[in-house]
Amino acid sequence: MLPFARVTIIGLGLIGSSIARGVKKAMPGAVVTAYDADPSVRDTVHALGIADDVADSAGAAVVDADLVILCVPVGAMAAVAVEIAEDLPADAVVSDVGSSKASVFAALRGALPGATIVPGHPVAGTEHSGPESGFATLFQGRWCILTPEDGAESAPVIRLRAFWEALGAQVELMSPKHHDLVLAVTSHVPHLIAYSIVGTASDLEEVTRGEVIKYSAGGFRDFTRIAASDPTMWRDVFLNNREAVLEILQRLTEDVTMLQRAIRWGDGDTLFDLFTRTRAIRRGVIDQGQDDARPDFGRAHGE
Ligand SMILES: NC(=O)C1=CN([C@@H]2O[C@H](COP(=O)(O)OP(=O)(O)OC[C@H]3O[C@@H](n4cnc5c(N)ncnc54)[C@H](O)[C@@H]3O)[C@@H](O)[C@H]2O)C=CC1
Ligand SMILES: O=C(O)C(=O)Cc1ccc(O)cc1
Repeated sequence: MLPFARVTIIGLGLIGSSIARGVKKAMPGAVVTAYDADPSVRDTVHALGIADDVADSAGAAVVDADLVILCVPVGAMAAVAVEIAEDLPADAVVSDVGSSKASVFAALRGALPGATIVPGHPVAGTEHSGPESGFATLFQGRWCILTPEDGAESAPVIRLRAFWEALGAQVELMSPKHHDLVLAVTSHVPHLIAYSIVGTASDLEEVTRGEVIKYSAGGFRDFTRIAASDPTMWRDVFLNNREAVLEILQRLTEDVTMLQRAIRWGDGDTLFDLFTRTRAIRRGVIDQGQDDARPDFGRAHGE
């Protein structure tokens, strides 16, 4: 049996269009309705044929839904929730895919006081955006974190778990605050470091932009991929996970200052000890099958 028979997706960019494609593939009996504020995205979704219906307004998109998933930048979640409030069926489950959870839940709860809300975050993505960049297998072997209000495995949580498992994800429950701290360390601050170092390199007057591109090997090349991620999405993530990001940045700044001092004073032991410790962490990541962030990626690749 399908966990949800009528799925409405609002925001058909990388994540929303990947969910639409995944539902068509894994749950072909489910009806997918789409809405995006950008008319050109609506036209593209129609042309791609990844939804059964493309609505002209957020309200019209949700009238028949039993699951509504908001796939817009986290700063736009509140406005969308206000737009659907009047037309949302009483028995529908509302979820989202936002990269931060505490402020998004507060915004959804404020606009939809009586609704069943189960926030979610598929920890899967790329640096690309828009409806053409999505693909059905994006969530396969990836984590999807759900942050239900009381932390309990209630009936709507069980249904949403089944939905994400059908898309190939492995589901875990977490409190919104814990989610935001974990993701600040593992995703948000790393993105900020990438934006920052690529900006620093392009600002250097004695290094031309041509040289930055020409000699981009290894680490810097990886940073340029991450720093190509969507500016609106990431602006919203930092403004909405402010507390946890600032906490991690404070610790990072102290640690970088410690490394700065070690380099200045020729303290090789400090550098060597840290690099030895971090190398062991990377090996632990691979041993646990967590390479590529897929729960079963390592095992599938015989590591
Ligand atoms: N890109 C990634 O790798 C991941 C993103 N996320 C989260 O997923 C959400 C969507 O991200 P992407 O799909 O990457 O973004 P995207 O930029 O590819 O797509 C967002 C879509 O939302 C639409 N939109 C914006 N405001 C709207 C509004 N008020 N009403 C209706 N539509 C609106 C835009 O027109 C656009 O088509 C974000 O909250 C992001 O934090 C979660 C996991 C991974
Ligand atoms: O492309 C990458 O390296 C990512 O880190 C993708 C990503 C971006 C945002 C998320 O909330 C989850 C995953």
